[in-house]
Amino acid sequence: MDILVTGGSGQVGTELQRQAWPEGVRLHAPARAELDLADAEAIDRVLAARPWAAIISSGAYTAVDKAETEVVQAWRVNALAPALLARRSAERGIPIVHVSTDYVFPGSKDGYYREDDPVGPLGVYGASKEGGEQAVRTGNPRHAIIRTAWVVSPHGSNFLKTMLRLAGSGREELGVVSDQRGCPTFAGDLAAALARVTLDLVRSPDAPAGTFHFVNAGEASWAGFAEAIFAASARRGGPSARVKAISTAEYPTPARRPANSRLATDRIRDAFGIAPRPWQDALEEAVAALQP
Ligand SMILES: NC(=O)C1=CN([C@@H]2O[C@H](COP(=O)(O)OP(=O)(O)OC[C@H]3O[C@@H](n4cnc5c(N)ncnc54)[C@H](OP(=O)(O)O)[C@@H]3O)[C@@H](O)[C@H]2O)C=CC1
Ligand SMILES: Cc1cn([C@H]2C[C@H](O)[C@@H](COP(=O)(O)OP(=O)(O)O[C@H]3O[C@@H](C)C(=O)[C@@H](O)[C@H]3O)O2)c(=O)[nH]c1=O
Ligand SMILES: [Mg+2]
Repeated sequence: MDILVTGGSGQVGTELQRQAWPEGVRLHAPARAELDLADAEAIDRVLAARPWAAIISSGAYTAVDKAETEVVQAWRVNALAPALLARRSAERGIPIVHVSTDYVFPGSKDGYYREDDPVGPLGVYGASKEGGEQAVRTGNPRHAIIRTAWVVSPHGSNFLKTMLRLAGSGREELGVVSDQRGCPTFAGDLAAALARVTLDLVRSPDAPAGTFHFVNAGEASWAGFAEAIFAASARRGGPSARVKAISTAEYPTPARRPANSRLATDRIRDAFGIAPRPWQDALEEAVAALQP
């Protein structure tokens, strides 16, 4: 059984390829040179190459601030490519599992966001990802849209590695925003959930379809997350820095970000029996992988 993965060189794509897939499952993760998501003909060429059993759509334009000016490219990769992948997978009668983001939400809710809460992205990245969600929802009834958040891992570029790099380059104190709250998520944990959902959808035509949240359990502000990163790093003799809690206003960025984008995960537990572990447990593992 052949499964197509987009974004194979990214954090999530890398961890998908590290999963222990059952015997007979082959993952294909073409590099950008072979599958440019901004190129509809390239997408059709890759789809025509094999009788795919499923598509895992994890490729995306993820530079949140740059997207504010590279609007067309962000929409091509995050909305038009998923639209075509959804349509083509539907034509073939195969499922698509599409990865989306907490940044589709405006962040004004008090508690945790549920799957059916109204979206309202604050920036181009979130808006283009919301466009991708709609295209997948309307393009292929056999879909799972998995919204995740604050993804980190030992590879690729992410907040965990940025914090360790800044501390490692000698910064003693870092100002980090404390008025944005969300759910840190480890790419390996997300990849395991994506694998489960994909195999369920492939094996059973009446597996639950729809939109689901997957994040690690617990929540944090970016400042709190940074403190936990430095504590875990220091315990292993790695770099650490003092965290100065600052406000979003004190850290101006081109894109607006939600103040609260915590995601509730009851639905994926009820539908697929997936129960995420606390992010603190996953953090220890990731830091250990970076500082063996
Ligand atoms: N990172 C995060 O914090 C979060 C991510 N998500 C979502 O999770 C998914 C995976 O994210 P993650 O792995 O962290 O992202 P990364 O930024 O680590 O990886 C993005 C991947 O998309 C690929 N890509 C980007 N543009 C193109 C293009 N034009 N053609 C082909 N490939 C392209 C990149 O390829 P290349 O290596 O060639 O650039 C890379 O493989 C995405 O859908 C993202 O929106 C959701 C919430 C949080
Ligand atoms: C580096 C740095 C960032 N920050 C702030 C900026 C921002 O509000 C927050 C996190 O910074 P980042 O650039 O890692 O955040 P960002 O790129 O917005 O991360 C997002 O990426 C996309 C792809 C998603 O889908 C989201 O779930 C989320 O993970 O921390 C500081 O306050 N101090 C710092 O030194
Ligand atoms: Mg970023």
